[in-house]
Amino acid sequence: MRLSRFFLPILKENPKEAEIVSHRLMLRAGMLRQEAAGIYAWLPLGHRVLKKIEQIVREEQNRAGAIELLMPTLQLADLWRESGRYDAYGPEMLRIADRHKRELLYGPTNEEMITEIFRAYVKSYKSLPLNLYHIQWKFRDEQRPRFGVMRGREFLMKDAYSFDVDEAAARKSYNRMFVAYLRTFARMGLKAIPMRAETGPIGGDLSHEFIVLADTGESGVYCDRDVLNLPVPGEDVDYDGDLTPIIQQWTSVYAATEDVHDAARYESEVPEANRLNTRGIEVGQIFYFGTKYSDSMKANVAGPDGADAPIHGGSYGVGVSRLVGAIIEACHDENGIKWPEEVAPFRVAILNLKQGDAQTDAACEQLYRELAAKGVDVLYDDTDQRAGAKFATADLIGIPWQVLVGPKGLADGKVELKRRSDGSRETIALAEAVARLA
Ligand SMILES: Nc1ncnc2c1ncn2[C@@H]1O[C@H](COS(=O)(=O)NC(=O)[C@@H](N)CS)[C@@H](O)[C@H]1O
Repeated sequence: MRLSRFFLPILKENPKEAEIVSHRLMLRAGMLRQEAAGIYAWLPLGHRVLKKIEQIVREEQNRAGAIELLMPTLQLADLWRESGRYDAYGPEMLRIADRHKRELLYGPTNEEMITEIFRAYVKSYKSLPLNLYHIQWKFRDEQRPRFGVMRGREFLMKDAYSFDVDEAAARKSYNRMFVAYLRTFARMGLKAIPMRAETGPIGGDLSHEFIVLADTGESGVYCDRDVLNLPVPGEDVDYDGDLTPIIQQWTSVYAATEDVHDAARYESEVPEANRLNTRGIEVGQIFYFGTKYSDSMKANVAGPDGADAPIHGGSYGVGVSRLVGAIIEACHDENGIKWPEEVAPFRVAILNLKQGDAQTDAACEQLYRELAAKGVDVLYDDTDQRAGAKFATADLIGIPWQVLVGPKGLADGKVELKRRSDGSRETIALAEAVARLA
């Protein structure tokens, strides 16, 4: 992409309404624009990151055997009356009447709808286990939307739903999602710690939140530092095998959110030097809720003995749009964002330090063409800004690799390669640059 033809409305000043760094940087880097409280337009740069995060989530759900579909954002109120959650859900639910005065709602989650779809088609335990997921916008009329995408009212969520014949099988589905979440967040360059959590309006008695440590997080957390160094399962993990050793390993080290924190256990189990009491951002939460929805909505299957019985369910959410903010909270410095390569909007930024100089322009064009031809996501700053402004823009928007092309270097056939994550610089031959970055 040529920056002169892109749409990147960088802000010079820090917007006053932004209270945390990720919100500030998303606005300044031209990634996001608020259209109403808690409701955002994803501008091109932010949209590219959102889609990369979404794709990692999708790949790891698929690897774990979940099957993607897409449910609507609008749902019938009567569906929620069946489960008894229509009234219970409270003011967070956005209720809508259509032209025929029919009562609808903008879905905050989809347990009822996925259960309705399931019960319409699945009648036998032989069709189980089944895990269906989608990546869809949700609406929760939060009392106080704040911190930008961290706590929005309209937000993007991956929500998966598992169906099993009994609790033992349902726990295996739960474990598959637990492992998929460990892999998902690690691939984004995050350390997300699974912590026992309250189940809240979703229900059930088993839940883990996946928390990214960050001072601005809304959740208070207590954990043993050792949990930060546990190994993340590889892409060859056997999802059909016994995952309990992995679950054991990750749940035997103390880690709990403040609402389920057990101070006595913490003090007795965690050596003083290992105690970490900080704040974190909840980027995902998984629940086992048994027959909570299948009972009320009569989602039964014929078991091995032929008798009909309600399925055992679980639901598994990832805050896809929240992750954009969470990654910035974890990966930034005083100059701006430092995107992990896997989610960066572009992998390489070519900075032409003397726009209009024939030799420099030619070298940049050649580099741009060759990198693009190799499928590298490259942003070529071909604007007529001064070099200093180009450095500032590339640092602000957080592109992992910067190639600085100027007449002095070119005189020796060289360009400078700068790594955004640690600021390290290296002078390399122009001819070598493509090989290094492709
Ligand atoms: N207001 C919000 N803004 C941005 N992300 C949110 C918001 N509320 C929740 N999330 C994200 O969505 C994830 C899942 O939400 S949840 O309520 O925990 N779980 C569910 O809704 C279940 N139905 C999982 S399928 C959370 O872990 C969080 O990362």
